[in-house]
Amino acid sequence: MQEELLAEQEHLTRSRAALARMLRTADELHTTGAMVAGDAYSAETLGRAMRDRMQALAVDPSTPLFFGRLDMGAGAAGARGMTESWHIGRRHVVDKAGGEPLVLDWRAPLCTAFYQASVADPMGVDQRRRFGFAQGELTSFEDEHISRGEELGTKSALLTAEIERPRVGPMRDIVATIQPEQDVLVRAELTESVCVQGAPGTGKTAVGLHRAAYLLYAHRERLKRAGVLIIGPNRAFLGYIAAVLPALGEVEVDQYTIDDLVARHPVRAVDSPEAAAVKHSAAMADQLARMLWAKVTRPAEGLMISDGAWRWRLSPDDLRAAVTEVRRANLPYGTGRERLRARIVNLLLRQAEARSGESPSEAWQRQMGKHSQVKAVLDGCWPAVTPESLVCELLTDPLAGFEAVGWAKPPKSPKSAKWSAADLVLLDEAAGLLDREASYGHVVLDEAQDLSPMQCRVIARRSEHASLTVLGDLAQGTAPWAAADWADSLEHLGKPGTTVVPLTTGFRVPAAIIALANRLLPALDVNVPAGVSLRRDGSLTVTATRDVVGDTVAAVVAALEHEGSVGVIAADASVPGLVEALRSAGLEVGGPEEDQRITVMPASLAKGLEYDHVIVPEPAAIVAAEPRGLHRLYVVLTRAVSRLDVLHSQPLPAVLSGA
Ligand SMILES: Nc1ncnc2c1ncn2[C@@H]1O[C@H](COP(=O)(O)OP(=O)(O)OP(=O)(O)O)[C@@H](O)[C@H]1O
Repeated sequence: MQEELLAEQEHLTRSRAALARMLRTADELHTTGAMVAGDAYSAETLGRAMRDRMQALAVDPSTPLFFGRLDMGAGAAGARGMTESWHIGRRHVVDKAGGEPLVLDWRAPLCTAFYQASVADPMGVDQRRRFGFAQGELTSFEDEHISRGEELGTKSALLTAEIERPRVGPMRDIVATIQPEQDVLVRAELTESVCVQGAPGTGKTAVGLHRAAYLLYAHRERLKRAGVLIIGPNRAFLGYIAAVLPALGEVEVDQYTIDDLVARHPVRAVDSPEAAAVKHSAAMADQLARMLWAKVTRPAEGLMISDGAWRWRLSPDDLRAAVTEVRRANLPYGTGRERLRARIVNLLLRQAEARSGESPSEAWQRQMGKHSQVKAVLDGCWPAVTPESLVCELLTDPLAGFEAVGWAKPPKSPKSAKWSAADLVLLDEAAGLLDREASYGHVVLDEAQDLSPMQCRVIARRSEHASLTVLGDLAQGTAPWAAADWADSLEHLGKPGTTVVPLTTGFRVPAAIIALANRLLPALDVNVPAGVSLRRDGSLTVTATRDVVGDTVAAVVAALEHEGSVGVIAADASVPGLVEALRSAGLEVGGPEEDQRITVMPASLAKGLEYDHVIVPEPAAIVAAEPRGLHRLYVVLTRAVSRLDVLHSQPLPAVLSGA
């Protein structure tokens, strides 16, 4: 054993030295790029490529360079009496160019077996080895002789240690311990869209991020061009997950919220809940489309136009035929208008050719295209529209019946309109009717249960030629328009019929805590299986008190005795009071986007996050704060990794207390 451990440590040392060499080479090429390249353009391209390569190679020295080893004895190699052994890690590491790899990138096809081989299906694996590390040093290993019928599964001590490791700071990657059912999702084909319904802490976010990294590896060229987009619920969440992809060597992925995608104007108005509900409903898409396309009319008159030398005429029939033809091409409205302009110029051109036998110059064609008479025809039968003008028109149209939800005082012009968050989604819809959005190559959509039909369409427009990874939990739906089942959402996302795959094993929340949260499920009105937990550790306290704030401070002080992060998650309105009380007690406290050991988090922003120790003061206030308050409480209670303290002066919600 000791000898084997020494040999593995030596392999680690060699691999580290080789990676350092690879980095040095990339660095030299980066700095000499300007000298060796023939021109400024290639110098820059080469420099950029090398800089990307360096970023992709850079590893956190405290993370192990490899975490597993596969000995492949069965199958073809076994038949030849050979055993091949591969170390598996976060980066491909080679001794010298073209040499044998010292470490295989976990995404390489061969590594699938590391994650998925089992006694039932050994996939050619003789032995799987996992490594244990302490402070970046290799200290232990754990073997499964798959070919001899040994399989640890979730009983692996190293897996247990990894999932029970106290959390601090931002989210970490899980490459070393991806589970078989997760790996199947991670490595699904690029053409395949998937929807994952998973209880809290089952690794949905982790799966989505690793899938993005996997696809970028397997389809580098295609996805580099089209891009990969990750959508998260809010900035605090995006900050929390931001480091995962760079740790896996992927630095070029767009990570946004839906609000970021539609932010063509600042939000300067707030809708009533009723107005927001109407504006987020799918019917708005039809209304906008109908209103827009009703503007295209059949011209009643012909066109007479002079180019200074000659006069040209198009009959009403000519124009009507042109409009009909362009309309049939099913183009976006704005593109259609330009196509009609080109069509009219082309008809004029043909007349000119017939008269003189020569084709008029390009300048002539441009002049005709801009001619006031041509513009007048276009404005008459295919008028210019902006997203702002269209949405304004709809919201102020007396026939559309938006008086109750539109502006109390209509804006003087689309330019002076004050837009609400829901209006921005409508503007994006309108913009999509006018021009086509560029499509990403793959989109990962996290917390998808909260998207309205109109928000789903924002994503659909950006994933026309992409596959989707849709992640969510219907039980955690807190938006007024939260999905009740996945079929509708998938339809609005433009991927109807996508398979919904469940994930049920929880890696975050200990069993005792998930049992408390599960009591809420019957009241949440969704059809999802109860969460189960891999974790038997952890602790839960529920305490009635008269002094919730004082006891919260005491609970935070007690929590600091343990390792890991502390999150106080409370009704949004109680946050300032709690921050003040904690600061008066001399504690350093951070807010949602800060990286402090103690965070006071408004319940409305806690989604997707986790803390080692969670303290929830006054659950009743969280429930009372919004119509879907019980769903919010379900989210809040499931943020705990190791310990949860619930403190209350008001009665707990009946379903929780079992009353
Ligand atoms: N295979 C795994 N090995 C180790 N840790 C894992 C594994 N899968 C998930 N985890 C850990 O479990 C925790 C929860 O994962 P994640 O946030 O991806 O879950 P989620 O399903 O998105 O949860 P939620 O619905 O609550 O947002 C994270 O700390 C993650 O690192």
